[in-house]
Amino acid sequence: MRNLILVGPMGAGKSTIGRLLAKELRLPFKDSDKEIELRTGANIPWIFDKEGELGFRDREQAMIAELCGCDGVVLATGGGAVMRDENRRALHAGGRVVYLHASVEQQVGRTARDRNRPLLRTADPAKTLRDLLTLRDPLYREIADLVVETDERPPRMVVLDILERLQRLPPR
Ligand SMILES: Nc1ncnc2c1ncn2[C@@H]1O[C@H](COP(=O)(O)OP(=O)(O)OP(=O)(O)O)[C@@H](O)[C@H]1O
Ligand SMILES: O=C(O)C1=C[C@@H](O)[C@@H](O)[C@H](O)C1
Ligand SMILES: [Mg+2]
Repeated sequence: MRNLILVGPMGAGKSTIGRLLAKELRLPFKDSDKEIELRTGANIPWIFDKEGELGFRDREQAMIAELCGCDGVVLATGGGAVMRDENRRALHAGGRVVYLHASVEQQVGRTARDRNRPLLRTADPAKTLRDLLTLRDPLYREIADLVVETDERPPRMVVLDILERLQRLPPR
């Protein structure tokens, strides 16, 4: 399989785990959110403010299509990338897909201090994360080759689990 692709909700650890996996596998690491920011010269909250979520999603779809065309990269996706059918098709075709699962409680704790997630600027971020996970959990699972638990496990342990389980996956 060409690439190693991480999907999952905000705070699951896609960026953190992706960077560690890439180092371990000696592969380049690409983070879709970061690549969008580099390409536009603006941060994600600014894009949401100026272009709305739809504008961001269009940029995200173009970036996912481009990055899934790479060969041999570790790719961290944005938490909402699975919402579009076109993205799910591209991600599934682009390589092995790992769903990093985190409970809502862990997501809340891990995202609490970071103001860079426009969808969490709500009166009740825990409810927002719960509603998003209800909607998206089946979509993450639909395209995942592996579902990996991240609750109560430090990033290094998650990385070792992924590497070990990847070796045992049957060819698609
Ligand atoms: N397994 C873990 N245990 C404890 N903390 C973690 C774990 N994985 C990530 N974190 C911490 O949680 C925070 C969010 O992680 P990260 O930014 O990697 O999530 P993400 O899935 O990329 O989120 P987003 O979809 O918003 O980009 C970071 O501060 C990171 O250090
Ligand atoms: O869950 C989401 O919809 C998002 C997650 C982040 O990775 C960013 O892509 C953006 O903040 C939207
Ligand atoms: Mg991230």
